[in-house]
Amino acid sequence: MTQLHGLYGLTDATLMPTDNILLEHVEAALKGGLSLLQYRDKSTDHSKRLRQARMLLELCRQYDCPLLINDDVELAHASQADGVHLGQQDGSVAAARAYLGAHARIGQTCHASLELAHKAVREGADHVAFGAFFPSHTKPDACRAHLSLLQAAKTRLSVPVVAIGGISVDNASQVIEAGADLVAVVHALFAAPDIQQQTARFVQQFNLS
Ligand SMILES: Cc1ncc(COP(=O)(O)OP(=O)(O)O)c(N)n1
Ligand SMILES: Cc1ncsc1CCOP(=O)(O)O
Ligand SMILES: [Mg+2]
Repeated sequence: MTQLHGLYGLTDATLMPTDNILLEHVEAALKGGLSLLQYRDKSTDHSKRLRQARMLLELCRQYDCPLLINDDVELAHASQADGVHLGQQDGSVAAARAYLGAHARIGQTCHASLELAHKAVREGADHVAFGAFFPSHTKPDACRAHLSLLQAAKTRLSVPVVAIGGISVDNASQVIEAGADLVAVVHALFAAPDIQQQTARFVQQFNLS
């Protein structure tokens, strides 16, 4: 399995309200050099979610970019996506691993806790996510984490570390220098006027560090 590194985009149903806008926005990010995509749609419209997940998978395949599904192992399985992202309330990593198999990529939210990260890795997570490092437009009530956590996570964990929450082109270098392998972004990426160029700006932050 290729080690993950770089910009991790999360879709947003408000910023991408139709299939066409979703595909256009995601393709622009893929052209700019996106490394990983998460389909994040909190609606209960199952047929829309399955249709969009399948469309995104077809698009991501063309750019060799893995696709993860937020929250929903059944949707990940049905759409044949590359894996799933689970929060602490979204079912266990061990159950997702058993359901999706050894090749699935499984990430888990660990907020600001190294203990949760160790548990996630023990249960079979491939990568762990910490945050929010900055005030988030998309999730204003997200638990906050300190940059020093990334340094500790890098030295103690064997899996890629994701930083999320309020990350912009202007502050991304702070989380990258602190140890983030992946920078996960919604608003500063998909609300940008030129998404391809914005993606390239984020990717450049990795090359500068
Ligand atoms: C990469 C990444 N990190 C954290 C989250 C948040 O997951 P969760 O706490 O389950 O919250 P929701 O995204 O489901 O609202 C994430 N999705 N992706
Ligand atoms: C899903 C999630 N979990 C913690 S912050 C966040 C949202 C990140 O979005 P943004 O990049 O707009 O702050
Ligand atoms: Mg969740």
